Amino acid sequence: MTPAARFQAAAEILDQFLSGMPAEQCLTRWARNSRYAGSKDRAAIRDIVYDALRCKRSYAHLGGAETGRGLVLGALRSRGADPTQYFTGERHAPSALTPLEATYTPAPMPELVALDCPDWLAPDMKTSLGTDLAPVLESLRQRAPVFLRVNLARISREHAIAQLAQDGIGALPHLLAPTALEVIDNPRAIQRSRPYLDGLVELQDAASQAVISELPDVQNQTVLDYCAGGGGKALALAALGAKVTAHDANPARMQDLPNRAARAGAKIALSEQPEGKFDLVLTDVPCSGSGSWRRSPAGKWSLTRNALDQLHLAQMQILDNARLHTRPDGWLAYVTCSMLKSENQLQIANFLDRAPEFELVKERQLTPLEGGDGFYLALLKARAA
Ligand SMILES: C[S@@+](CC[C@H](N)C(=O)[O-])C[C@H]1O[C@@H](n2cnc3c(N)ncnc32)[C@H](O)[C@@H]1O
Repeated sequence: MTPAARFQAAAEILDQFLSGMPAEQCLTRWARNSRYAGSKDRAAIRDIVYDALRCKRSYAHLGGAETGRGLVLGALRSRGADPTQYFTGERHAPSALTPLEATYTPAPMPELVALDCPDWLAPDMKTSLGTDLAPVLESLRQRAPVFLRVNLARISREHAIAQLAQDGIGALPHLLAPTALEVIDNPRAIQRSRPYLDGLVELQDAASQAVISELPDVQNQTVLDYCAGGGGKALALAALGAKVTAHDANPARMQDLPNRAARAGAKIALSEQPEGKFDLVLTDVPCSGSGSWRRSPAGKWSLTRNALDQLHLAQMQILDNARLHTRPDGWLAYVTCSMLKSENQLQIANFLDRAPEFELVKERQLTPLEGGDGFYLALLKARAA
């Protein structure tokens, strides 16, 4: 496909997204109907689509319309490219610019438009991020790095780097966690590489790994991963020697976990109704996802005040349930991939009022300025009986 044809395909996919279809579904459906597109085309189109989702507001401003065509036009203008080189009207390319499009001069961009922040969310983000607001919002407009977690139960970081190199993948240690590698070359080859297939490395954000590395020693400890989802953190805990029980309100979310655990050589019990008390309960709660909007940018635009209020309630209830599963003198770890105080520090302050038997031992807020996603950890200790 020509570069212009890729932009046209991205515009069509974005139109479908704007009419309400999830981004991944739009991409999959397009790929299924476009067998002529090679893997490089599909990857390039995915990048154009995801860049436009991260920067939807500013691109719509520059392109003059919140449509697929407006967004790709805005994308070209934002990178200083000449749109007439792509909007040629030739076969498979976008049709030539209309006189209105060609002469359109965008008004000066308000700050929140330039930073691709929804207006309603700006006060909460400002309260939460203070002087980091603009740099963090700017970071959310960029692609996220690709990180791997090295399964230290089976291989060292150095050997993992050497084995990845044999499969043409470049990776370097990352400061955020002792298990973390940042992939600097050929990330698309990871899932076919030997170290990945052999369970020596897993895809996992570095901040997500950092959160695990902040927990107390879990070797031989019983751990309940109360919101296990796909099991990224459950696997990381099992690699550290924990006896992990994984639970999720939606057990279907855990369907890949047995295979992932088998690949990693880990044992993880799944439980639809966990019983009893554990040395550590991890609650990696559902949240706004504001820390991971580089990877899942649609969430930035779909979040509403009402949805955020619902999340606050769910987080509160999960903490109250997790409290019942934490043994005296045990640990409760509350984690979000959010940077909003209302989901993090405030949620924990309210919990401590309801649950005076806990004390806050450690709190950490990470943002993309440290390299990984935005994550929050509160580590609470239950009083001995
Ligand atoms: C942030 S995701 C978990 C990600 C996962 N821990 C990982 O590292 O890959 C949050 C999970 O919480 C689950 N969840 C939502 N409400 C819940 C509840 N009330 N109790 C338990 N799990 C819940 C969701 O189904 C979702 O899988």
